[in-house]
Amino acid sequence: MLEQISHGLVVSCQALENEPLHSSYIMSKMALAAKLGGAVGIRANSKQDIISIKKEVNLPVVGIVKRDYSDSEVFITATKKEVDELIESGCEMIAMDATLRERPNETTLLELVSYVREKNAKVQLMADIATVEDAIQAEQLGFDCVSTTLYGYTKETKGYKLYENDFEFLKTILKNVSIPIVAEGNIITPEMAKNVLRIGAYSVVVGGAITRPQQITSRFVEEVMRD
Ligand SMILES: CC(=O)N[C@H](C=O)[C@@H](O)[C@H](O)[C@H](O)COP(=O)(O)O
Repeated sequence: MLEQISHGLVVSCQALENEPLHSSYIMSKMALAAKLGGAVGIRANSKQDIISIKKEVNLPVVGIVKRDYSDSEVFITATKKEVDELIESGCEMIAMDATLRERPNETTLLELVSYVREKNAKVQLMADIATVEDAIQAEQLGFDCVSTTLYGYTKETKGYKLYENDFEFLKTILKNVSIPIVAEGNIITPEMAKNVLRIGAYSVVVGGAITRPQQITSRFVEEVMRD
């Protein structure tokens, strides 16, 4: 999958239960629209959505399963249960929370990485990270690539945006890690997407700015209502 997404746009097609477009059928059509627009890959949440998407488009898929656990803040592909679902889905790459935070059921990140490798050596692994330390650890653990997905979404980084200070965080990660770095999170314009590639990101993932109409609408409304 990595080769296929090199220097291209991956579109994240996700709508959780509390979102208006929550439906595997709608996500499959979002993926088709993304493909027609020129996307080179899809990021998707849940076995069901991935299976529907794979019936509709032949693009490679980065799969995740978002699930909340009471004993941990980790919610993106947190345990072996989610890995099993993703392997069954047929996705080409599995993304998982690769922060230094404790996982549910005392599962460790190393355990999960080994588990994926044992179960299916062909599936590639993306590390969703929030800090430079996370990225360095991910490289040491043998992940195939790192994505900046969780920057701004952990206690330590809450509210930070990837584009701040001319993508300073992305530049720092690039200096510290040699596996491919995918830029993801709060990339909301085509210019930003181009910029991260120029800076050195291997590819770029855009979600809400393409596939979450409620987010797109509120951005318009905010501007329209501004004095
Ligand atoms: C933090 C978290 O849960 N991120 C999720 C990870 O899959 C998705 O909700 C995001 O849409 C995705 O990362 C793409 O980012 P953006 O939608 O900002 O382009």
